[in-house]
Amino acid sequence: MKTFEELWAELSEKAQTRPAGSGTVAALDAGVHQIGKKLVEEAAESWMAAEHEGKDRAAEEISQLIYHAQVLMLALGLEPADVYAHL
Ligand SMILES: N=c1c2ncn([C@@H]3O[C@H](COP(=O)(O)OP(=O)(O)OP(=O)(O)O)[C@@H](O)[C@H]3O)c2ncn1[C@@H]1O[C@H](COP(=O)(O)O)[C@@H](O)[C@H]1O
Repeated sequence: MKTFEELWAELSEKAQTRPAGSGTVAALDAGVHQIGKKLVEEAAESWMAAEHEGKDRAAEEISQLIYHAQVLMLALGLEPADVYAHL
């Protein structure tokens, strides 16, 4: 288990050090268009899980949605504070 901030710290580190085998590095190399497609896919899966698959599955899909949102933030050079400013 990890928090939003802990995941952000981990992904930021991976983006800088670019370890072999990192899916995050591969996603960043694929670019904003591909990251955006995954974000939309996970949003749809979150919706479907919420309607048809129950709370645990919805929580799992929402975690993946958060992951891909963070990857998009990294791709754009956004910091969490840039997002929090709009909450
Ligand atoms: N939390 C996540 C996470 N959530 C979702 N995903 C990615 O999002 C995909 C979503 O999966 P789906 O179930 O939609 O599967 P899928 O359609 O079969 O996946 P693809 O074939 O499209 O990759 C997963 O395959 C992962 O690639 C994640 N990838 C990584 N993390 C965490 O990010 C950190 C860094 O990961 P790496 O960069 O891979 O080291 C680690 O702590 C990981 O646990």
